[in-house]
Amino acid sequence: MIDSVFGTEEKTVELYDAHTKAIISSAVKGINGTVFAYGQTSSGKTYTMRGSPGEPGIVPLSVLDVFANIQKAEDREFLLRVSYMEIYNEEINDLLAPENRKLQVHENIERGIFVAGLREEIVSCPEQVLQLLDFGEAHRHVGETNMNVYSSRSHTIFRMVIESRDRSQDDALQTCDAVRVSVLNLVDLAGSERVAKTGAEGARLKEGSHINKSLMTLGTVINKLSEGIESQGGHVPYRDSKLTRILQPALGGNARTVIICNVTPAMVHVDETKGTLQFASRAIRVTNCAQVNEIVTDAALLKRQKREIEELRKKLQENHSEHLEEEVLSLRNDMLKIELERERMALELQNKAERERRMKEQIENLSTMVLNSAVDDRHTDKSMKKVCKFENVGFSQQLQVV
Ligand SMILES: Nc1ncnc2c1ncn2[C@@H]1O[C@H](COP(=O)(O)OP(=O)(O)OP(=O)(O)O)[C@@H](O)[C@H]1O
Repeated sequence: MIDSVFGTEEKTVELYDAHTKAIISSAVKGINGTVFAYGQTSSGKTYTMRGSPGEPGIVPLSVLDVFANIQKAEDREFLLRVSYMEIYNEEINDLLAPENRKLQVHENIERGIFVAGLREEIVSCPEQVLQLLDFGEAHRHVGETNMNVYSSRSHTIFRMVIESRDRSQDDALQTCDAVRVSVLNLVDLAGSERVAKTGAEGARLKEGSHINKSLMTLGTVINKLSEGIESQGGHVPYRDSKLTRILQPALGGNARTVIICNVTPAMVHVDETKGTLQFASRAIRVTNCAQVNEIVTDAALLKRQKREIEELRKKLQENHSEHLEEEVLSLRNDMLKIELERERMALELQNKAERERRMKEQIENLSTMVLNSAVDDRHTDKSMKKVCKFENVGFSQQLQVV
């Protein structure tokens, strides 16, 4: 059973009103949300998500609605930041900072699953977000195939992190100063494709095989979740692809998720349409447990930046600055950049320390082996010594027998 079916005559805004609007308003209230478009190549996923100049898609409609919802919530103060990444040939690239390539996925208690080093921009109006989207879009991998002149060759995840706190909370009571933090993912997947139809060769073929592989993992994850494997303590292979790893909280965790399945009505694609509908019918059986995320620790950026921002606001007010909000926003972004850079360097140091630890361990192992071998050598012929020492590195078990 599928929730709704939209035909070729219906506009994206109708789909948005029926199935995305509620996700956006709950994201502003602190509940994680994810919307993604799934389907074969050229079935209209990018059109649905991004839209055209005459017909806005899910992403711009969501951005406008996020700000409209924020304006309505007068009793709360908000901090909004966005990032935009693509997964291309199983590598994560930053679409807002194209020089940031091959980023790694990490996990910790404070941040959950996150992409280290991904640029985040604090934003204050829809126009700014739409500009960032256009900038990112220009750096996305697209290519021509027989099926689509502008075929997406990567999966993209546009992410908004929405933090908010009650304005009436007393500064003196900072200990119970809870901040709501939610993540909204708007995902445009690359389409599954058959080489015979796309005519892919060379680079296109390699891209196609990565696309199909990650979509297959997504299908497997959805299958396992729909069979309740995770709730029974079984293994769900989120780590088999970057896409499922990043979307793990949205697929099997604390999020409200909408999957838009695009199909083409053409008879020639009936097999692909059947595959997409099968995916949809399994996905609909997955139940998530979404709840408001309230944080009282310093994990919320809004809280970490609060004191500095208040001080700056006061100073600017004293100086009668004309561009108070602009200056505050610019400072917030500078502070965020410094934080992200600090996080990147900390991870680099951590990786370096881990590499050094492993090397040290290896050296220690080798020296004990050499020592063992030297001890054993006392019982062997002199001419065998060199061979024993050499073989000991890889086959310590065998050498003990010798
Ligand atoms: N509802 C629609 N109305 C008008 N044109 C559409 C509609 N849906 C899709 N198209 C057009 O069909 C073509 C293919 O659509 P789109 O690029 O969105 O497909 P896709 O599923 O994202 O493909 P791929 O997986 O290859 O990236 C585009 O030229 C797009 O403008």
